Amino acid sequence: MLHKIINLTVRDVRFPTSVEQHGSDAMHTDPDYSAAYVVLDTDRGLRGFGLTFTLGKGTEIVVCAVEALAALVVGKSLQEIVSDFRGFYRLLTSDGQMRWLGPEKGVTHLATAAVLNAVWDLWARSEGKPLWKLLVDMVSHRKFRSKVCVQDVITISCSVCVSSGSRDQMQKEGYPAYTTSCAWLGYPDQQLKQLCTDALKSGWTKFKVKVGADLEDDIRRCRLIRQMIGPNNTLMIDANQRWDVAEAISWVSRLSEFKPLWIEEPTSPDDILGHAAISKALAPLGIGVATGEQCHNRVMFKQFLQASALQFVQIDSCRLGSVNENLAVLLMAHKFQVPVCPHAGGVGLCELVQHLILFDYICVSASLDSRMCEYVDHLHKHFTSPVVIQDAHYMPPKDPGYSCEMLEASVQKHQYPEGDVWKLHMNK
Ligand SMILES: C[C@H](O)[C@@H](O)[C@@H](O)[C@H](O)C(=O)O
Ligand SMILES: [Mg+2]
Repeated sequence: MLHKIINLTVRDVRFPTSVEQHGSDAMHTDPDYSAAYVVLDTDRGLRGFGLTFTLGKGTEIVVCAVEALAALVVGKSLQEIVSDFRGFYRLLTSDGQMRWLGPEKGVTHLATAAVLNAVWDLWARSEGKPLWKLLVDMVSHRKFRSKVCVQDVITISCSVCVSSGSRDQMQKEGYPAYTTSCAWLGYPDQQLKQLCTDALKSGWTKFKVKVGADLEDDIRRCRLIRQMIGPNNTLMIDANQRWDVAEAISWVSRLSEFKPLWIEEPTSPDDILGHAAISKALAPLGIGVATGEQCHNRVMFKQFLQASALQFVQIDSCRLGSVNENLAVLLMAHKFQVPVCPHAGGVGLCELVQHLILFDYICVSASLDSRMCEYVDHLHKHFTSPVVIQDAHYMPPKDPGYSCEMLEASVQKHQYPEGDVWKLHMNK
């Protein structure tokens, strides 16, 4: 445990996913999946790897923010950090000069996530366990309260951490997943059909379709997918914040014939009461509201839950302040009995969030009812411990850590702007 952190490096790693429209939606029409990629070196040679997900040019700003936080981490030992993790979380989020940029939102919060993800990775590696198991063991050994929880959560954690889902079941069957990879907005119908055919063959039963730019296109695409997947498989739709409240209600009502389970991010992610109004209007149609990938922090989630403004909580491993803040949201969702269906549409997000949802099942919710974790099939080959999907389920990771170490060769190739991939791209 006495691993002293002696260095932090952060690199701007970008993948040109926009070229083939992977990841495209109604608001992000040219997304290059990217990461501010953090490595922590310790005096005893152990390293921690972390990242936060961003898109293209935005990465350079996040990288600057991580550099600004580095001095708060370098020089500390892992022991010092985890024995007062709450204090360390506050140190990062409450710096007297930097908190003005947030607090706990936007670029500084994404940077906090990147740094803390690397600390959690380091901790799990130092214990020789995958992160989900580190968390599960902590709860079973009751170390949880003193070490991890954010103050506001301590009280509820004591009362809700009584559930227990079967670890064995997860090891055998895995955690149910849905796929977004068949129907990004920029894919032509032919591609959509082909991908959907392939996905059905591989055992996928839950599909998310991007909507929101053009109603006639949405009707055609949803009809196509619904016809292909049949009435019994699950369809979700995602508008990535494209509409105002009234427009969201009328647009989704027009798509209701395709029986989507949820409409995701129908409007501004900050409009809690707007989401509540949409939830209320769509409930009679049997359509829920899902959101979270751009929900700033646990305080916003608290209000979404209090206002009955969402029916599916989409935690994000890189938007919130790492495991610390995500645990708070898992516990609150459990208290309000709202299912958690994590967001994972980005580079590295599947690798990270699988750990959190396994913990949620084993220690918090103990339920798979209306629950599933997003999966996108891009870029996993760049990770040293990529996700394992079997029969549309996430199989629990076995390697020690938080699964977000990238292959050094991939990092070098994709580093912006000097990596070979970008040199080639710019010369085109
Ligand atoms: C730009 C990204 O691909 C988003 O479209 C993606 O995160 C999406 O909202 C999702 O739910 O996966
Ligand atoms: Mg989404």
